[in-house]
Amino acid sequence: MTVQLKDVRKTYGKGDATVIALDGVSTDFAPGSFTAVMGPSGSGKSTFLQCAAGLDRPTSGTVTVEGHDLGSMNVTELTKLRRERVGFVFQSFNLLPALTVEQNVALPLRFAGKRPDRRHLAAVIDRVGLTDRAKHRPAQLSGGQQQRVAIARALATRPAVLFADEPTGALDTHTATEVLGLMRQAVRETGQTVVMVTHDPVAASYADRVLFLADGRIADAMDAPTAERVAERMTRPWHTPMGAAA
Ligand SMILES: Nc1ncnc2c1ncn2[C@@H]1O[C@H](COP(=O)(O)OP(=O)(O)OP(=O)(O)O)[C@@H](O)[C@H]1O
Repeated sequence: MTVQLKDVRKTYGKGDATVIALDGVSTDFAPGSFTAVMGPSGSGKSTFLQCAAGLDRPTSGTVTVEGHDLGSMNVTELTKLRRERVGFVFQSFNLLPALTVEQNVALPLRFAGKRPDRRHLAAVIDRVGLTDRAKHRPAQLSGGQQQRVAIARALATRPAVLFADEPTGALDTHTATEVLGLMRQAVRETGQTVVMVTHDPVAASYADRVLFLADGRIADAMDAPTAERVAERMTRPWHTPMGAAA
């Protein structure tokens, strides 16, 4: 398994003010799988992603990435694993404005202490269709183009898993389709694992499986989702039979 979560709990605050963001989540993500994570606002989606990606530590439970238990790693080991095996894409792109497309894409390789190989960089930029924009800066690009740069940057180190938090949240429908197609392609062509938080049933339909979170638990799961079935599931209550978790 690329990523495994076992009984992951995450609480914030203390005493009466305690908020249970994740309430015992267990699931795994197979190599080359594309999973969408959905659920109402406050259900724990971002916390789930942060814990699964090693950006945040669970209060209890274990997270493993490619068999490595994140909880037993020190900060240096965790940083190395995140840099080399994990990619991130955020709703707000998070590109560095002073750097060109090419320099932004090369950044994770530089952080990982690797000399960016020109041909590899060119191939990654080509893959997201931005060869003619390689010398441009983010402000000279459309939102969709900026998100494509962010995807190229996330894939530059050839990570085992790509985590995306609302990657199409700031994009129009057409541009969102392009970005989702690129993530699908990463799964199909290079066997990368994608885990994507989204509110959009159409975006979720690009995944092989949807996990539905409610009150910090996996309340339901759906294989081979269609936008219609996902939208329909979102309108029903989350009181599902025991054992419905993925
Ligand atoms: N740093 C924090 N301190 C205290 N409570 C927090 C913190 N981060 C999240 N929470 C709480 O944990 C719960 C889950 O939050 P989370 O952001 O994971 O939900 P979400 O499903 O991603 O929501 P949204 O769809 O609105 O982004 C919420 O009740 C939230 O208020």
